[in-house]
Order: sequence, then structure tokens, then C-alpha cells
Amino acid sequence: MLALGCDHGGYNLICAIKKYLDEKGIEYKDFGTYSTDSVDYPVYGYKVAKAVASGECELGILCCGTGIGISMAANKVKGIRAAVVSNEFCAEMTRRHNHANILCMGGRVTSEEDAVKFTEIFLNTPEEGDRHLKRLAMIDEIEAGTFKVD
Ligand SMILES: O=C[C@H](O)[C@H](O)[C@H](O)COP(=O)(O)O
Repeated sequence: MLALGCDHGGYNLICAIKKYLDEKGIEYKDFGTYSTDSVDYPVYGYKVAKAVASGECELGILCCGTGIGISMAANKVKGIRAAVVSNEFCAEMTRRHNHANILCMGGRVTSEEDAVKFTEIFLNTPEEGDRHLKRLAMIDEIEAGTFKVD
């Protein structure tokens, strides 16, 4: 199950992504917003991040005007690795190397066609282990306040 969220700036993009997911039969829970009326992106970033961090949803997709503000909000929730993506390479690498659990995109940056492409790559790319695990553990330590550097 995917968690979806957006603000008014990302509403059209998330609609295009929902159409793709519906066609593929991929299940999702839509946390809103549900129109282009102006709203505050932290609300939706938080709702989706909580759904992913709690395990209610496996992965999330968030859209705002740039993808940036909503990713900042989501990344404040423990266990969230939200990545702003604007090309295919990053859509792949953020799964392989960073184990991103939320894909963020901007409705004022990325076309609907590209957003669907990035979503497809994100959902179909596996996480890699080995050297990346040590680095992800460091991020967890930063989050926990236990990270030590010389
Ligand atoms: O990072 C923030 C997002 O891009 C928002 O979608 C954006 O700031 C909203 O701008 P406005 O309120 O001018 O539509």
C-alpha cells in the first residue's frame, strides 16, 4: 500500500500519478489535499510520513510546487527518508543507495509524463545493501542524536 499526499501546487501531478496507479492496479491511500485550493504543505507531508513511519504504508509519494517543502516536513518524522527527484537517475539511485521511502516531486518543476516515469522507476528499483547500510545507519544515529565524528 502506498501513501499519497500533496498540496495545491502538487495536486495535478498527484492526480496523474493516481491515474497511473489505478491503471496498474497498485493500491494507495490518499491523504489529500483534494483540490487546487491553497493549503499548507506540512500537513500533508506529515500525514504521509506518519503513515510510512508507522508501517501502515510501505512507501509514500508527495507532491508540492517544488517537492522541496513537503520533503522537508516529511523528513522531520523519525525513520523517513524523503527524496526530491527531478530526473530518472535520481529516481533510481535514491532507492538503490539511500533506501528512500518517500518520493517527492514538484508540480511546478516536473511534467505529468515525467512524474509517472519517476514513480515507475522508484517503485520498481530494489534497495542495495553492503556499503550503503553503514551510511544509512549513520543517518539514523544523527536522527537519534548519538552520531559522533572526530
Ligand atoms: O515547497 C513548497 C511548495 O513548493 C509549495 O507548493 C509552495 O510554496 C506553495 O506556494 P504558493 O502558496 O505561492 O502557491
